[in-house]
Amino acid sequence: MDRKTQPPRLSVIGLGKLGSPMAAVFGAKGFDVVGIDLNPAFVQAINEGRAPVQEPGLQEQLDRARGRVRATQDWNDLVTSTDISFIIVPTPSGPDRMFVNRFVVDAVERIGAALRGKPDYHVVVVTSTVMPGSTDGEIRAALERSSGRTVGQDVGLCYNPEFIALGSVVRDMLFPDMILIGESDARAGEMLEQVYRGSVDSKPEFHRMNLVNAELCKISVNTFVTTKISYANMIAELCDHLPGADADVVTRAVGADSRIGRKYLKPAIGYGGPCFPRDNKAFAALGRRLGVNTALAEATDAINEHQFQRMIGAVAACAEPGQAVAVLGLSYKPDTAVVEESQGVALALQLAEAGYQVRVFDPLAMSAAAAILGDRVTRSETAADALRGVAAAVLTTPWAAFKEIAWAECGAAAVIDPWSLVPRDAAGTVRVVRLGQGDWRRGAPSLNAAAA
Ligand SMILES: NC(=O)C1=CN([C@@H]2O[C@H](COP(=O)(O)OP(=O)(O)OC[C@H]3O[C@@H](n4cnc5c(N)ncnc54)[C@H](O)[C@@H]3O)[C@@H](O)[C@H]2O)C=CC1
Ligand SMILES: O=C(O)[C@H]1O[C@H](OP(=O)(O)OP(=O)(O)OC[C@H]2O[C@@H](n3ccc(=O)[nH]c3=O)[C@H](O)[C@@H]2O)[C@H](O)[C@@H](O)[C@@H]1O
Repeated sequence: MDRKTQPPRLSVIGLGKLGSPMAAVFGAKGFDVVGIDLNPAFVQAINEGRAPVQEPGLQEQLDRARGRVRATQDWNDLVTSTDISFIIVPTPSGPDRMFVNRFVVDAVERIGAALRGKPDYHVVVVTSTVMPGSTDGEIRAALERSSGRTVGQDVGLCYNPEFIALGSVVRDMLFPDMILIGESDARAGEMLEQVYRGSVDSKPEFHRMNLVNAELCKISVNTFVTTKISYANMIAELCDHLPGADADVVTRAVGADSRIGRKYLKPAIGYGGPCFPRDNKAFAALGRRLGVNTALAEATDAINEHQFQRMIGAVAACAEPGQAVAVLGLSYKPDTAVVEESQGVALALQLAEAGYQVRVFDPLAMSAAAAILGDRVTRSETAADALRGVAAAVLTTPWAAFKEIAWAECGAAAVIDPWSLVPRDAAGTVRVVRLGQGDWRRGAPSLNAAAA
């Protein structure tokens, strides 16, 4: 049968936290997928039908995709046996805080070299987060140089970021609000649109545009969303100083205005993780390079970093150096073992440095955190072990399991609860410090009793 009448065959370059779920979801939806990764263990895992990374729902998607997803370490095999190649390799932040394209360019050059042995049209898709100007700049140049082809004629080039969050990658891929496609030419964009029409379960808006607009859109979504989080945290700190104030009550009402919306307006300890903390820094760096005032991005970032001091201040209000304290939650958010830019890990380190005896616990991220924390803290087997007899405990990550702890009998003198996990009637005599609620700084009686 003529290949033109069949669904395009897809390749995924980089089988990490985003790439392996993407390969699995496309495969589960009936596309033939070939993956590649520099890490042979990831290639082997895919070929054995095992998830290379931890992500809810990934294994189920791989099981469903059985027979349609394979991996290779041979770039010629990858390129000649597929029609569209998605590049999902890391784009780390450089010394100037902007994202570095080194790994993307490396992948593009390998694809380009392999394209010299393939006569057919091929589409190269950059999914990694890149700085505005990258795809039509150094990435396009690398593709044309290595393949000997002209972008927009015999090879297509797209920028197509994902808006997935770790822990819900599979769900976010199946039910996106929007599919963003930056395209070198309509043929490439159309092929990509058809792939998504066949792989999503929602009815997303398709936004097709040129490459630079799509690049700016991706980073703008992230910086705007983080601005909402910092705004909520700014309100929460005001509430710390206003007796009777409750940031959750205020932000819920503020978010009811449909111009604002409730999502990503939860005040707590600021955003962490591999993605958000670097986006405003990159955005501001771009502004500086272009001579544009991006003070909003800088303020969002500064307020986010300030949340850490707020948390340290809460610990200092409850416990003295030398006393035992517990940090519950080491992953930057629940349902993941990722500890990059994790406030729990940073807090444990800082408290140990300040002379506290620190105990830590996390349901999933203990081994990832251990690599950073070493022997400066005590790693507890359970949350109950960590809590017993401490002067203060901080609930840094809102794991659902922490809500089930028998708080009244936990043996901690105080619990700092930025995510409001401790049920109001369950604390007994344990002092609960709810960040963003009343004037806890002055020991005002808002801690356990205050009603919303
Ligand atoms: N993880 C996330 O939640 C999201 C990530 N992104 C972006 O996606 C990109 C990838 O992120 P992650 O999947 O989290 O990274 P990751 O580090 O989990 O995975 C990247 C994979 O690429 C492989 N790799 C590196 N260079 C390669 C090359 N030249 N050829 C083949 N494989 C190569 C690595 O071995 C690794 O397995 C980054 O630009 C990130 O900003 C965007 C949205 C969400
Ligand atoms: O560009 C990226 O790489 C991704 O970055 C984020 O995804 P992620 O960092 O995995 O996780 P989120 O669930 O968005 O949480 C990020 C941080 O914000 C914090 N947060 C989130 C929401 C909120 O209301 N308040 C708040 O403090 C979380 O606790 C966490 O520390 C975005 O949500 C994704 O859309 C985007 O694709």
